[in-house]
Amino acid sequence: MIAVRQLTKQYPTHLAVDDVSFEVGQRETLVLLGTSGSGKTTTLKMINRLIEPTSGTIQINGRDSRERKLHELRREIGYVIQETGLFPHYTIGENIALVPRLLEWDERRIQNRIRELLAMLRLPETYLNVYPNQLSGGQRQRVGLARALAAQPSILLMDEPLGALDPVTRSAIRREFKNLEELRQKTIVLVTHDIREAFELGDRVALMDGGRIQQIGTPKELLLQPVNDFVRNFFADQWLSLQLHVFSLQDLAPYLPNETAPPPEARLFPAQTQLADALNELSGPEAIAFKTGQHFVAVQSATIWPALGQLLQKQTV
Ligand SMILES: Nc1ncnc2c1ncn2[C@@H]1O[C@H](COP(=O)(O)OP(=O)(O)OP(=O)(O)O)[C@@H](O)[C@H]1O
Repeated sequence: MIAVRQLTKQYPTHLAVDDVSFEVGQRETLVLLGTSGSGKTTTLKMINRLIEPTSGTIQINGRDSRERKLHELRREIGYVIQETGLFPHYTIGENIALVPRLLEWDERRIQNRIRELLAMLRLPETYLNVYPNQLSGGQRQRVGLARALAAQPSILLMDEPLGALDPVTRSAIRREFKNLEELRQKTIVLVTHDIREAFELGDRVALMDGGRIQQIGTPKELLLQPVNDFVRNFFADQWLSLQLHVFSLQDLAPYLPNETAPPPEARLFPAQTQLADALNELSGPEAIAFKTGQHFVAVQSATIWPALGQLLQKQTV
């Protein structure tokens, strides 16, 4: 758990972070979203004390971070950055083993953990002895995550973790990360300037501008109840597609016909599936079905839009 109170970073010439407060609970992902220079990275680096705050406090799992020894603090906090920060002259195995070795884990435990992480992140064991430059960007990113997770920190800080990847790989890895049970257990703060990434990965999003948080809330709150023009304008370009990330199939149910059984050719989803995820799973213009209470509800993927239109009218009036 992280609690940030009135955090400020004043450089001689620039106020980088200005009175920022937020909490991130266990099993929660908070995304710091904003344009370049809005103070996201500075905020993140103050959490693991790569940058010392000018004022304000940070509690990590209930204890003031200033009272902790640095090495102890960093053990509790995994850190993933855009270029992965892998050591080029270390093999993949050595890179992943870095923190467990510093912590003097016994070698068997280290090897077991490495194999567990490789399996989890779908990296073949043959990669153990190769060097980072022999892997693709997406594979390096997975290794970067494996290294950050190796010693089982309770907190994970991620700074543009997918920033160096092409859009297709980026969205595939994003989906993969979202489904990893080990990641779901953690307290995560993720920095990005990619709105879709923020909406897909964040339980809550803090939208920053000029070193301040303009609004913090669920993606749905930011999209449908913006507190000011900055927030409204920030999402304006992608407003239509972002709806697919803030509504679930369940939300559409009142606008769709009920059936006693799912239509034979429909794909069946859990009712809480995000619209974007359901549409992503389809290979063509199939029907989507889900169950609410005793009833099945079905919709042709192409006719989702009128129902969504009705739902929106209800939400924004
Ligand atoms: N060491 C420094 N000295 C002076 N100003 C700095 C320093 N580090 C950062 N800044 C300024 O503080 C502001 C916030 O920087 P920060 O890196 O936190 O932004 P960001 O939102 O993460 O941007 P980006 O997405 O481009 O990384 C920027 O205007 C930056 O120029």
